Amino acid sequence: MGMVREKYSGKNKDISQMKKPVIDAQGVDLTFQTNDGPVHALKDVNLQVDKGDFVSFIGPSGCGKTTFLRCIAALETPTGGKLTVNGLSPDEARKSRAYGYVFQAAGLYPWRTIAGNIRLPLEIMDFPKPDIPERVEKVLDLVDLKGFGKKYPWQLSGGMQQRASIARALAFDAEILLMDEPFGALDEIVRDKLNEELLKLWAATNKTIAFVTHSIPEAVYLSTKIVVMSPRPGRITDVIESTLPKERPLEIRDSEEFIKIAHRVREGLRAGHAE
Ligand SMILES: Nc1ncnc2c1ncn2[C@@H]1O[C@H](COP(=O)(O)OP(=O)(O)OP(=O)(O)O)[C@@H](O)[C@H]1O
Repeated sequence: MGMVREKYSGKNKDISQMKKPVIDAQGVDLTFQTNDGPVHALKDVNLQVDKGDFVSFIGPSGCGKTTFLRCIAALETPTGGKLTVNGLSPDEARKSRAYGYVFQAAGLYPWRTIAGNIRLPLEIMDFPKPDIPERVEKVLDLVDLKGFGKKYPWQLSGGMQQRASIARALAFDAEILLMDEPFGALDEIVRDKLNEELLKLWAATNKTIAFVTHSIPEAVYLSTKIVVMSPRPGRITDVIESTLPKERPLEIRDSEEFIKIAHRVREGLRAGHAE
């Protein structure tokens, strides 16, 4: 089976798609006004992400990956176009707890235990107190940290801390997980393991995941959809629908199909660079 090339530029929309996209960007533009003049961080971004998709954003520094994720999370407001999350405005989606956010640094509070860190968003959101311990246990189990709830962040390795930060984002059972280079600071072996675990977690929870990365193998291994971006102005230059099966052992990275997709991502990045 060959890869499906999707039209992503202009105003094309797949009208055969009956279900509503979880993330729907139409002509999204964002220009920052800075002291050095305007910075066009996002230009005419058109993208539909369906429920259960694992979408990765890849591209060189400054191509707008983080900015786009921040728009979804209502941390930035586009200056043009239309963006909806679960059919709502990003701000409404935030209020309806549509997503959890995982950052590059685990960002755990050192004075709180792992369970205490995971509990924090639940406490802030005023979750019923009696339900909290069970939820904390459930997400600790999901990220394979059962029994570590009473430890402090500094007692855990970098990879374990990042898993704890994923657990925290999962605690309120949001349908969407936004992940901004969560494994960027980890060594390759740990990263491989966490990639494998993340796929299992994704399969078990049926979440929609939007994931920022600089790594081609990571993007190809994880994603159902790979969005290649280019800077100045920040824009989408290719959207690749992965043809890899949902079940992905690490060895799939040696398969012909994997290498073919990785090649297309690399070509997309190179083309964006040359412009
Ligand atoms: N708050 C801001 N004010 C002004 N300019 C900004 C702001 N946030 C981002 N930018 C600019 O917008 C562009 C896109 O930045 P962004 O952080 O989204 O890129 P990125 O692809 O995530 O990069 P990296 O891979 O380095 O994280 C860059 O030129 C950046 O300098």
